[in-house]
Amino acid sequence: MPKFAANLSFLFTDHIFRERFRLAAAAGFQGVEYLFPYDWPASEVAEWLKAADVEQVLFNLPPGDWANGERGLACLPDRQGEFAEGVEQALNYAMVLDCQRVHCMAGLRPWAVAEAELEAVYVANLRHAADRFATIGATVMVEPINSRIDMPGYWLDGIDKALRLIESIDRSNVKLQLDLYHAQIIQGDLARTIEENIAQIGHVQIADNPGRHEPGTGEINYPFLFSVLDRLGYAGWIGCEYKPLATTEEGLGWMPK
Ligand SMILES: O=C(O)C(=O)[C@H](O)CO
Ligand SMILES: [Mg+2]
Repeated sequence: MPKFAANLSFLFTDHIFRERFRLAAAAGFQGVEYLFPYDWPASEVAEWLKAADVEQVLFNLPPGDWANGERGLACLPDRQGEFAEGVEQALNYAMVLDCQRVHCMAGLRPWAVAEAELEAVYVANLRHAADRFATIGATVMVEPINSRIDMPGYWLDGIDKALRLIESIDRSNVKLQLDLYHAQIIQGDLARTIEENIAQIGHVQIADNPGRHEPGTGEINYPFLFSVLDRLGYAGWIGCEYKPLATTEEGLGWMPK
């Protein structure tokens, strides 16, 4: 049975951030992930993890100006200095939090820039991030996000595109973050997508579609997909990145015991 991590940017959001670690542990999660830790000193977050006895599974590199709509920097030609600074900041947090995975968001497509240039910048940035995170044995995740419903304009919005870029980046610590909710919207065919790419998958995230709520509230057959992951020997984490329909605790009935 896969290991489930609570995404604290989505779950337990009726409580302040630091409380969510304890609530996740009480609900049976052994790992947590979330978007960004940078509003809090790394040492404080480390204390919350320790007090709750949960593992830090994943967080994201700094995404640029999130409040003003930015969604990552990795493909943006005029932001490479800021990207590299973000890598150092995230590396420090990863060390203190003992975290082995970070997600690097690609950014929104700047329409005036040619695709070949965006790809070249993205590949160079990901190689840099991969080499820096290799120094602590951590993996950099590449996640295709649907640009139709949730993140209009997101540049990295195809599974095949992500796989092709991972091949070009050519670093063993760059892996696919397969968010099955986005994958369902992007292309469907989820079991085959998992099976064909299992060697590249470093992290999985889940939510049902439509609505991005708990597994079991929509069209995705999660019990079947969990059995596919088990059969293929997936030993990584599954991040619960969904919006609970009511409270998080009330919506945990889908989770296999
Ligand atoms: O949106 C998602 O699915 C993510 O996993 C990103 O980390 C951030 O938006
Ligand atoms: Mg995701």
